[in-house]
Amino acid sequence: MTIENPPAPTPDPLMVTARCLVVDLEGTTSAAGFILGDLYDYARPRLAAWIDEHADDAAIAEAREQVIRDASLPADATTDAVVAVLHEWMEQDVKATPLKTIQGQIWAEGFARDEISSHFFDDVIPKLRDWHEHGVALAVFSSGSVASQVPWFRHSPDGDLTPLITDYFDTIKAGPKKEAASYDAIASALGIPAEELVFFTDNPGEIAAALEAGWQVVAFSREGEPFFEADFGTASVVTSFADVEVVAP
Ligand SMILES: CSCCC(=O)C(=O)COP(=O)(O)O
Ligand SMILES: [Mg+2]
Repeated sequence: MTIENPPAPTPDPLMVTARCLVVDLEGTTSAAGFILGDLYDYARPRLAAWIDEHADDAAIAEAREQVIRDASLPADATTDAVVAVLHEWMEQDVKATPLKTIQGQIWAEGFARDEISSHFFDDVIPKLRDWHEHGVALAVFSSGSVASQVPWFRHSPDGDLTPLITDYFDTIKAGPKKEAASYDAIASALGIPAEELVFFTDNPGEIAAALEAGWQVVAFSREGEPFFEADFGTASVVTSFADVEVVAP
């Protein structure tokens, strides 16, 4: 007699009702190793020339000044000294806004030249397309600057995803990711009450801030990512976009 094992039951997905899904990138939609590897390797050798050649760009000038202030460098610090600080922050994956501004411009040019492209976990793009098709608005809140978020979505391995995205937020437009006020600012910009928004992220500090602002939150615990099996507090935890169903109210 042959005894066959019954197929393993498919776990029920986590159900979320929301008018808009806002996604974090690194560790949630995309691998930290790709960003800290391919993207950082692209930016690292280009920082000094970019800062010098774009000294008249207000965003770059302000970023340079902010590095000097944050790192307590002398006011007349050389570009090399500024770049040394940026390299240190990159080594430690410090999500400093001036670093993100400069990196973001370099990456935007790299995307435009087809010298870099983006990465998404296999479970992400099909679900984003499905939810968008079913009336859920999609937005982004990342430490990566908006200047880099847009080409990140435009140059995906599955083509241009920008038609799916309603709005993009970074730490300049919304504020720090670990402060509730930033989520209030995003809700107000989107014109959607907090309880009708859901944030997908892997970072416990961001989870706490979004919950404090009254948002729904789904925590991502992806194997191999920096916050795998971290303490996500009271948030529902999943390992993949395939474990969640987002429906518009
Ligand atoms: C737009 S690609 C670069 C993303 C980036 O620089 C980054 O630091 C992502 O951090 P996140 O806030 O999305 O975890
Ligand atoms: Mg993240």
